[in-house]
Amino acid sequence: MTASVLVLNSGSSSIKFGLFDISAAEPVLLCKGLLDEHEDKPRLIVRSSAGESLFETRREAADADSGHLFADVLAFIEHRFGAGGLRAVGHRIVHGGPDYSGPVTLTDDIIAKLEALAPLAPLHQPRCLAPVRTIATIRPDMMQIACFDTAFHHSMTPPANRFAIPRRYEDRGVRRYGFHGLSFEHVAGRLAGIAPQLVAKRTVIAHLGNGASLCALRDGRSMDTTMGLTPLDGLVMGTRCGTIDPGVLLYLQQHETMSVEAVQHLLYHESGLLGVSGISADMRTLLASREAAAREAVDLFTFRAAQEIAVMANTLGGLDCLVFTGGIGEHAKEIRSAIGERLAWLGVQIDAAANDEGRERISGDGAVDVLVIPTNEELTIARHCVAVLQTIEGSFH
Ligand SMILES: Nc1ncnc2c1ncn2[C@@H]1O[C@H](COP(=O)(O)OP(=O)(O)O)[C@@H](O)[C@H]1O
Ligand SMILES: CC(=O)OP(=O)(O)O
Ligand SMILES: [Mg+2]
Repeated sequence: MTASVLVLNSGSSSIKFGLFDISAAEPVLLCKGLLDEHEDKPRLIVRSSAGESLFETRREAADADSGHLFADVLAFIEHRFGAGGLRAVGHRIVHGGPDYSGPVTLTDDIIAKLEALAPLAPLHQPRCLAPVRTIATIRPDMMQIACFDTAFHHSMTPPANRFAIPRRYEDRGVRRYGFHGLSFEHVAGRLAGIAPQLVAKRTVIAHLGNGASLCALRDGRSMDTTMGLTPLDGLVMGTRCGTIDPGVLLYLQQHETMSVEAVQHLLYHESGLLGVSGISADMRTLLASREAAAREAVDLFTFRAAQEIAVMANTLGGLDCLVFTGGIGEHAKEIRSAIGERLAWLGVQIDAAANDEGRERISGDGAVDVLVIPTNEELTIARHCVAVLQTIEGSFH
C-alpha cells in the first residue's frame, strides 16, 4: 500500500488526472488518465506512466456528470493499488482570488469562498470544484488540497497588476490576478535546471494551449502576465477573445441588445480561434485546413502572441529567453516559427531544423535563447501536496 496522492487538473478543454507515489522525496507517476467529454458518452481512460492502457469505462449520457467518473477513478485506484494508501487529493483550482498565494487544505468554508469566484472564471471554476464536492460526499475523510493558477502571480506588483479604473474597485479586488501559474511554476523550475544561467535573465514563457497566456519571468518570479481579473484577457484562445476594446462590450449590449449572459457566452465560448475561423477551436484542425478563414484565425493568433510577447519584454526591459509550452507551444512547430519570425526585430531567431525535430533548444543565431519545455501541472500539484502533508503530518518519508 504505497503512500500516494491523486491529482486532478480540470482545464477548459480536458480533465486530466495523475496518481503519484509520494513515498520518496520526489513524487513518481504511477498512472495517469483523461476524462474525455467530447463524445456523446463520456469516457474515462487510465494509462500507466509508460502509456499502456490499464482501464477504460464509458458512462451513459444520462448520468454524464463527471462526479460519477471520479467515483470510478477512486474505485480503480483502490482496486489496483490497495485501499488506504491515498493520502490526499490535490486539485488545480483556477481562481484563488486575493487570499491564496500558495496551496490550502480545503474546508467547507473555503470551498464556498472559491465557489463565489465562479463568475470570474465561468469556464473553469465550476469544473474545478465539482470533483471537490463529489469527493467530499463519497470520501468525507479524504484530505483535499487546492493549488491555484493565480498563486504564482502574487509576486506581481503595481503597475503591472493594476487597471486604470477608480481605486475603490481595486480595494474590492478588481485587479490583474493572472492564471496558468502551476504551468509557469513548473516551466520556471525546469528552466532553472536546464539553463541555470538564464534564471536572472529576462524570460517570457508562452503557455499556448486551449487557454493561452504569457508570463514575464525574472529570478523565477512572475513580474507580469497577459491574463487579468479573469482568464478572458490577453492572447487569442480556442474560444476566448483575449484583449478586446471594452467599448465592444458596451456596443453589444446597447446596439445589439444582448444580455450580460449572452455577451459572456460570446466572449468565452464563441470567440477566439473558433469565432474567427468559423471552423474549429482546435489548432490541429486549423493548421490542416485549406480554408482562408482558418489561415486568418491562425494569423491573428500568432500576430497577437508576438504583440503580447513584446509587451512582456517591455515589463522586463528586454528579452533574453523565450520558452514555449502548452499543447500548441509544445507541438505546433508552425506556430512557434511564425511567432519567431514576427519577433526577429527583438533578436528572436528560430533554427528551422531544431524546430522541425522538436528539440528542447530551438534558437539559431539570434540574441534570444528559445526553448520548448513541456509543462506538467499535475507534478507541480503533487509536489505542493507533499509539502502540505509534511507541514501537517511532519516528515513521512
Ligand atoms: N500536434 C499538435 N499540433 C498543433 N496543435 C496541437 C497539437 N497537439 C495539441 N495541439 C493543440 O493544443 C491545444 C490544446 O492544448 P492543451 O494545453 O492540451 O489544452 P488545455 O488548455 O485544455 O490543457 C489544442 O488547440 C490542440 O489543437
Ligand atoms: C486558465 C486557463 O485558461 O486554463 P486552460 O488553459 O486549462 O483553459
Ligand atoms: Mg491547460
